[in-house]
Amino acid sequence: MAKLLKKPLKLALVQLASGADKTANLANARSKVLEAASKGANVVVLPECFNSPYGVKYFAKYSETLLPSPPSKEQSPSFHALSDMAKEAKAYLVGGSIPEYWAEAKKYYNTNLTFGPDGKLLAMHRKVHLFDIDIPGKITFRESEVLSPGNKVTIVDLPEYGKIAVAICYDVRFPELAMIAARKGAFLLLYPGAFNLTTGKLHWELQARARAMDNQVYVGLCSPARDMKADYNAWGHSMIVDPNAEILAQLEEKEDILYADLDTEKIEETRKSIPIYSQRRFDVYPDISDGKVRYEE
Ligand SMILES: NC(=O)CCC(=O)C(=O)O
Repeated sequence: MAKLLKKPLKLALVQLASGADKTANLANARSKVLEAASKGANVVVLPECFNSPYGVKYFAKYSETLLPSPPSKEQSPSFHALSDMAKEAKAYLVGGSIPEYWAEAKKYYNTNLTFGPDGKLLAMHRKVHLFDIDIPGKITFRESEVLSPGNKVTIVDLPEYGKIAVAICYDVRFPELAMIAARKGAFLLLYPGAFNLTTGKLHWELQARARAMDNQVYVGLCSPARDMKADYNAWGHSMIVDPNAEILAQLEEKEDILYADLDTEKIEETRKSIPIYSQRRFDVYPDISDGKVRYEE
């Protein structure tokens, strides 16, 4: 049977320290992406809102226009910076996320752009599940005060490796998205994300390992570095989990790059040992990947 991951792949997650200066953030991202590529990374990932502070009051201020695509450099300096980085690095680049303004609909989104090694845009994912939570005395956050949700599952074909799925942070809490992507053949689920000190401690590792365990695929969560002077303190601890739900590599809180080598045998080995993939009972419950799923915005 054909392997889901066709050839060995080095994955790099850049746990970037970002501040208020977008130009500086883009320059820092470029140097880290090139560093990862120089160490042999084939796929490099940046965190959620990698070019701005993360917070409801920053979304509009830092937003860029992405549609119609490709935008001009004035409309989206980040689009062009990411495309150039991917090309220079000769690597796939999952460009974290940036706040997007869609002028036609007058709406804001939290949006990922993924580029190929030739600098061409491969996919755009607008965060589907907005981070609206209220834990009294701990954290209240309402992305929906400014943002609108995306409407699709994003699966990206990397021709020489296979398929990956990209979603953003809070999206990881919705197993349906991960399960659909895995059942459509993704070998790796990537989530640029920025959990916080409350929910990070509770659920960051659990979510990563749960999505890997349920689906027997690789999972990568890429956080910004923690900045205790910022309004929002990211959890950090970017991690890569294997199809057996074991943590392959994990960072602390500070800026750094995380690497892992993904093995072409591991998914099939795991699925052979614990064969939940062939033991599903779609005569008892429906296959959620088989119904109405949107792949196009
Ligand atoms: N940026 C986010 O979506 C944060 C999600 C989060 O912290 C969570 O607990 O979920």
